[in-house]
Amino acid sequence: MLSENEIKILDFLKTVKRSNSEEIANKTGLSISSVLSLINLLAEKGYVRVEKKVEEYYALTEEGKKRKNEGLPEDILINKLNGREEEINNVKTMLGEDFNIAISWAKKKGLIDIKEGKIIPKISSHVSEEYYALFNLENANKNLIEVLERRGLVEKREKIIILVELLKEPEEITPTISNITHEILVSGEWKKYKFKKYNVAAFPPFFPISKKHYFKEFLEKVKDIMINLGFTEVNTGYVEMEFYNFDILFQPQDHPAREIHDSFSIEGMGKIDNQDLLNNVKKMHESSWKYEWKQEIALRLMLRSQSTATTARVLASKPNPPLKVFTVGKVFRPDAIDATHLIEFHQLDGLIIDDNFTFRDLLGVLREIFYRLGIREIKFKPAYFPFTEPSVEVYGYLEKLGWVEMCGAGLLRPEILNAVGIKSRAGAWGIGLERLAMSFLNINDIRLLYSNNIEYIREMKVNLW
Ligand SMILES: N[C@@H](Cc1ccccc1)C(=O)O
Repeated sequence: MLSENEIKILDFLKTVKRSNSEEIANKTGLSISSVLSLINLLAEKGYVRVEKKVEEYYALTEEGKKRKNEGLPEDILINKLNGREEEINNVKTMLGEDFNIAISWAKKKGLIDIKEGKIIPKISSHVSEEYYALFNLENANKNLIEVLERRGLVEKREKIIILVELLKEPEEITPTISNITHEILVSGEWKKYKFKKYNVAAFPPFFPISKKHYFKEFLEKVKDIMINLGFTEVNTGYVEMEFYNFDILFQPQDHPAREIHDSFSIEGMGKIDNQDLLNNVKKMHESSWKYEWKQEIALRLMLRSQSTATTARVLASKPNPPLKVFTVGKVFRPDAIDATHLIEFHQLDGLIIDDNFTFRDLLGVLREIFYRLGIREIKFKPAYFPFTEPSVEVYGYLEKLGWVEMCGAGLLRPEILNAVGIKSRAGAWGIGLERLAMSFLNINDIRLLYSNNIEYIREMKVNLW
């Protein structure tokens, strides 16, 4: 059986009997590489004979290409002189590095005389034969080509030609096609063809479609939940002053409680203009913790270790209650990285400020947030955080892992609310998001959330809620 393209080639060969691969490609519109493979198939089937031949031809050198663009030096000389004689030195500056070639060829060709330091042109314009030859090497005569070769404007090259000779014509054949076009349908030509069978078991080509990273998508779903609950999103930077990460949150400067978790410090100091706020926080620390509070320590920079720092900034901004805000962002803590620990991870921190807000309200909000996150069973356990009183930890039930600690929460201490001048009550909480994501995405190594294995990332889907 012959394919449509094999028949195309045979049809062309019927008219010429002999041809070569290049010509066949030109005439049939097939690429040279498919012609080469098709003529070999045809040779195997006995339709053609294929012969390799090496052919010599001439091609322009770099110098040749330049002269083709700019003209030959002797012609330039004549055309520049334009019939006037000129001092040799002036001609030198006119022609630069081409001076010697121009003079020697112009003399050889009898285009100039040289007398008493002057160049005297015999004609006022000139175009050499060799120049025309540069445009048509294939048809140029042998002598010209020899001159061009001597002048280094062309060089001999070899190319391999595949000669093809038709041995026998195909009998009556029905070509096969794989698709129907409007034209062959309308003209009725389709009747002449056989149809290639579809291979319905073949896999289609793989098309990677761009999509969001699955963990990013998870974080966005979490934000959607908070927004649906009526919270407003707030964000602050990763580089933070200890003041917002610790001091305002009632964590003493000289107390191990400050090291409730480790943190990364950063060179340099921040700046706080609100002197009242600084004074109030100083008072809060000195009257409650009984030590000398130092502003230099509070202004030191660090990578925030909890997104409660964002909550602290909201508190310090003289907010207007009632207020419901949340933030989702990265925090940083030195740690040994393993399957359940990273040194940077995400937290969701929330804050509600309202006149009559109670601890029970807080528990209700948390229950609702976790319910929407897909955690239907939760437990509260008394806990300690420096900035809340009372404080709780929230445990959520996960099928595979059982009860898992997911959140810290509590009512903000009156010391803090006094320092920032808030008269209402306030509830706050912080939820670690990576572990939650792991349970949803069925991942047992936290590092996979940050994998750069593209195959793996493509496969992962967020299929929650
Ligand atoms: N920031 C605390 C969590 C927390 C936030 C807000 C209130 C109480 C606790 C942590 O990282 O563990």
